[in-house]
Amino acid sequence: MELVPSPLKTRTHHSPTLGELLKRVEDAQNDNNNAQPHHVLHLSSPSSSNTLPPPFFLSFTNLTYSVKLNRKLNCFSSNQNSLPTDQETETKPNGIKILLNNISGEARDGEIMAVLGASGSGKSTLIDALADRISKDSLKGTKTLNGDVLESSLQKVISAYVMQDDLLFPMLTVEETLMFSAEFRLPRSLSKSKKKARVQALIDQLGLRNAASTVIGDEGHRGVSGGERRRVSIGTDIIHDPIILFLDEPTSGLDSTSAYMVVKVLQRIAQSGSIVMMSVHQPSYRILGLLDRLIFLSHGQTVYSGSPASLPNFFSEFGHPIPENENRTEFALDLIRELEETPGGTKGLVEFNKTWQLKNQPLTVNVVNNGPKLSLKDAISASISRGKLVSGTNGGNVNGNSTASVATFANPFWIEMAVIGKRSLTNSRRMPELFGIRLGAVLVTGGILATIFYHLDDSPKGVQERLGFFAFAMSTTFYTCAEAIPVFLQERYIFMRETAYNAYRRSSYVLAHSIISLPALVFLSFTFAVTTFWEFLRDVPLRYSLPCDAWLHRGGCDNGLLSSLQRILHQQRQNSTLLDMVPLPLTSEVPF
Ligand SMILES: Nc1ncnc2c1ncn2[C@@H]1O[C@H](COP(=O)(O)OP(=O)(O)OP(=O)(O)O)[C@@H](O)[C@H]1O
Repeated sequence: MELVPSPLKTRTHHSPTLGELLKRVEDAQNDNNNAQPHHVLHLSSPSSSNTLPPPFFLSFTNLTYSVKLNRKLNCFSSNQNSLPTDQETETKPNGIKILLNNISGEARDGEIMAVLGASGSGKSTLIDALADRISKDSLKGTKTLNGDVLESSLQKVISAYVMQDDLLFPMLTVEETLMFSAEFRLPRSLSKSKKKARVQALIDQLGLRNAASTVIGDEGHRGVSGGERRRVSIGTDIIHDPIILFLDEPTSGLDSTSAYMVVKVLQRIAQSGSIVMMSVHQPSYRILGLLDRLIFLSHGQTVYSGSPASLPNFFSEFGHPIPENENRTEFALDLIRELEETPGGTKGLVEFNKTWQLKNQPLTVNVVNNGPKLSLKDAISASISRGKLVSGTNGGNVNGNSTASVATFANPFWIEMAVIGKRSLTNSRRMPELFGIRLGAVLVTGGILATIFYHLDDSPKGVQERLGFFAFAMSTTFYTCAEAIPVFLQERYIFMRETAYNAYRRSSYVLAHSIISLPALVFLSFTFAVTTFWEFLRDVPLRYSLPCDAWLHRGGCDNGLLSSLQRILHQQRQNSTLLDMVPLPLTSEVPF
């Protein structure tokens, strides 16, 4: 059975949809399932494969992103009559601030592209724009993969985004963390043993074998080192082996050795057939040796785009040769910063880069021509057949178009909730002190509430007080979880654009917060709600005695109940404050 579809063969027939290709590959994998171990086992050793990875070529042209500044917010911070300073020249008089200005570039699989620049130059914004984390309405320009426009839905499936901060559960081990990620992101159809195999392969790929059984840790618990933690974080996002990987400053906060190891891991991921794009502050000399393409930004504009090897040539042609034995990137960043402080800013360098790019254009054209020979669909299907994109093969409408036919999420909602719920419980179980503190806080709150609402009677006032308690308890529950609500809302917003996992990973913190306090308060609230409702029901005949009387006279209840209700009605009318609150029918309407 032919596992990898021949591109030549595919081209001579009608052009299949991506769904058909994925289905074909899935069928081939199913047929071969018994004959050979699942492809995920081979991911850690791409070199062992005889076939070369299918080439991917990501190109972005004239990416421009601007935001409208809120003048009301700025009225205290700046003098509106003052002219913009050199650092603010990207802000137009109409309040539009250009964060990315006509950025173009290209990246291909097997390579790492790094975005460099001073703080505030737009590195994270560019990574976000490429990772489809920016509103399409405000982002101009095109992004193509192997010549096809990269649709959001397809990008969600074939890419991953690693955030700058590590959101990991402190009391889970490295292996458990990756296993939960596998259960969340890999399809249900993949057996547990294959998920475990994928996790083991990933642990080797990330160089985490020695730390596999160590807990992640936090301020109160010793755990893995900072570099290992960052690698675990990357691992949770690449469990499905994406084709494109975006990382926002993966080396920030790490010492040079740990940073080097992280980038080394990224190089290994790239060599397994992925495009890796990351932002980085000041890479060391050794890290520079691992990078293949660089983009230097200054105030949202490209000041250099090319390989690290071309840097000396570029700057010597610009008239600022890089001294020998000097770190090239450090020199370039220092020079850019110096230029930014001059009256003309980096305009000269931006213009020089444009002419330099045109001069070197033939080189780029050659790269494109000698590069990908496969169409996007062929390249993706061949990539999947080699073990990439583990979750991308799950389901899909084979008759649909290329983007609609790819399953967006690996698992249904309830499985995702079950996985993150189990993970939160495992983590909480291992932190009894935290559990105790939260439970204690709930009990103390309950105790205080109990003293306020102790001994409620059955009068209408009592009913009202119960309702008051209900409102109070619900708002207490709300404020207990309010701390995590901004993150939750933000993630719900991003959820539309980024992979589901990141969203859930954050929102699972809400769950973790709520999981202890919610049940207790909800139980309390529910109990009081039921009793209050019961009291309310008991008062209904008194409040609405007219329809009740009619109902009683129609024979809606037996005589025993009728007479007892009538007695209650009568007594209430004699001495109850209800008379003040609810207009009741005249006494003559009561049949005694
Ligand atoms: N919504 C926004 N409105 C106005 N300005 C913004 C907005 N978002 C980002 N910026 C500005 O855009 C610029 C680029 O931000 P970005 O986060 O991309 O910088 P960066 O190069 O990644 O910086 P750092 O290395 O410090 O993370 C900054 O000056 C920032 O203040």
